[in-house]
Amino acid sequence: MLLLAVKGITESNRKFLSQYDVTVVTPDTITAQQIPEIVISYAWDDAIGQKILANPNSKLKWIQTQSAGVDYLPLKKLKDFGVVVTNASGLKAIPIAQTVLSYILYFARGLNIYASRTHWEPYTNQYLVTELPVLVFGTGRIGQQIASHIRAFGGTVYGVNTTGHMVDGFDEVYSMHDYQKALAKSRVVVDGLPGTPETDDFFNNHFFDQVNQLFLFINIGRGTTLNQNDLLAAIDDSRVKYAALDVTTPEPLPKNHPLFDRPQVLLTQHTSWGEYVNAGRTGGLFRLFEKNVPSFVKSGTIQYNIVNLDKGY
Ligand SMILES: NC(=O)c1ccc[n+]([C@@H]2O[C@H](COP(=O)([O-])OP(=O)(O)OC[C@H]3O[C@@H](n4cnc5c(N)ncnc54)[C@H](O)[C@@H]3O)[C@@H](O)[C@H]2O)c1
Ligand SMILES: O=C(O)[C@H](O)COP(=O)(O)O
Repeated sequence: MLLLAVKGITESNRKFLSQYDVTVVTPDTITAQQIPEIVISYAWDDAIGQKILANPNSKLKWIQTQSAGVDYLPLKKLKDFGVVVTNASGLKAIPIAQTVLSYILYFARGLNIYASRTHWEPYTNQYLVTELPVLVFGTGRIGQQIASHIRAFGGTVYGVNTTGHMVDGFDEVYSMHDYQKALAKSRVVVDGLPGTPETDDFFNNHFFDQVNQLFLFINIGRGTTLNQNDLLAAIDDSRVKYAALDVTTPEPLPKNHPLFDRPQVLLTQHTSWGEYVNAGRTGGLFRLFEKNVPSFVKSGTIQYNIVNLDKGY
């Protein structure tokens, strides 16, 4: 069986795959004859992917994405083709949660003020994490890690998901229809939502009109979920004090974008996932992928990290 390795595969990964009679081709070595023979795509290359999906004899059965978000894939087409997609959800949840905690501490402890100070002027308008209840939209792998990091500092953390079902590690969980109850008692909002038609533009003027001096708005989910102009307006009239955005629209942001001009905004340029040992976006991905290989090769079944192609996450 043929696997297209869009992202790096090591010699030991190849050895592992060869035990299961899986042969690896890469985008630079793949031939036209091999395109319909690809059964597994390890990460996604849009140009080759479109050729695979345009071929009526395609054997493609499984895509392992390099990312947790799958918003860039042709989900409907993949569903029609009967392709299973597994994502990288969970892979970078700990580094992202540490970044979120860093954003909170950076602003809460007043480090943002000192970062640009060039004279001696002590700043004491500081907060403890326990004084800033956090509301996390998205109670999945990332949301849960964020909750555990906030709890480790003794803080309070509320969650929001589609139905309001309780998730371990949160103090309370609300649905998208009654999140206002939690918003009223929160000082920090974390957007950890996937990019789907339902979440598109969710954090807009209607949302920011419901907050009064929100201490910090964080987006580590997807840029599409936030109306950036509405956030800028909310910062300018003090409905929101600070913002930390890892994801934006577009990426990269153009040089003169107004988000770069606001001292209240910290932009981390889609790097919240970084870590040293498993460096790079796909660092550690194979370990997640390989868990599904034996059952897939044996019986075509996949157990872990399956994406719901209708829901988009
Ligand atoms: N900044 C980054 O580098 C980075 C890295 C990884 C993931 N992400 C983004 O974060 C998202 C979440 O990742 P995860 O691993 O926690 O995913 P996950 O699938 O484990 O969790 C998704 C959560 O979102 C909730 N959700 C989905 N649609 C919703 C809706 N319409 N209303 C309310 N809640 C909804 C689900 O209930 C679930 O709790 C990814 O889809 C991706 O877009 C960003
Ligand atoms: O969803 C993710 O895992 C990260 O946002 C990285 O996604 P990308 O590799 O598609 O940018």
